[in-house]
Amino acid sequence: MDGVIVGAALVREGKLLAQQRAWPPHHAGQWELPGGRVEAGETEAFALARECQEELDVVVTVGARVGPEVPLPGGKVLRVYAAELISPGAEPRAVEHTALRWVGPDELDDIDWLPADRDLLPALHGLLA
Ligand SMILES: Nc1nc2c([nH]c(=O)n2[C@H]2C[C@H](O)[C@@H](COP(=O)(O)OP(=O)(O)OP(=O)(O)O)O2)c(=O)[nH]1
Repeated sequence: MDGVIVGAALVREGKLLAQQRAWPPHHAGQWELPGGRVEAGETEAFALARECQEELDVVVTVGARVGPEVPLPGGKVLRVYAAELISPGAEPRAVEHTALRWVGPDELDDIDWLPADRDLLPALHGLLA
């Protein structure tokens, strides 16, 4: 399917990694999951691992789907997968984004997420529980 955006629910020690967008201006400052567009010929898992490498400079393993498929503007959809760092000691860094943050369950609802990501909050709470 065209227009699939994959997102990583990357969890370490009970916390979820969120990244803060620098662009475009109307979404700058808001938070999202690492990820991006699935390119032609890629599996969703491959695309997610590639995006984590590009955006966070870390290698991840991709696990099961998390939560519902969320419709995005322009007919795209967001699909989220659980992910883990291959090396738990590796520290992700914000290559393209303004900031990174490890978010605990008590902070999850207070973050200024991109609108679509709010639909995933129940599932993300479940993942961290
Ligand atoms: N990565 C990511 N994108 C999200 C999330 N929630 C959400 O609405 N989006 C939207 C924002 C963008 O419209 C789109 C992903 O765009 P992107 O700029 O990250 O994708 P990309 O790296 O492949 O870049 P591009 O080649 O499409 O420009 O999905 C999320 O949690 N993670």
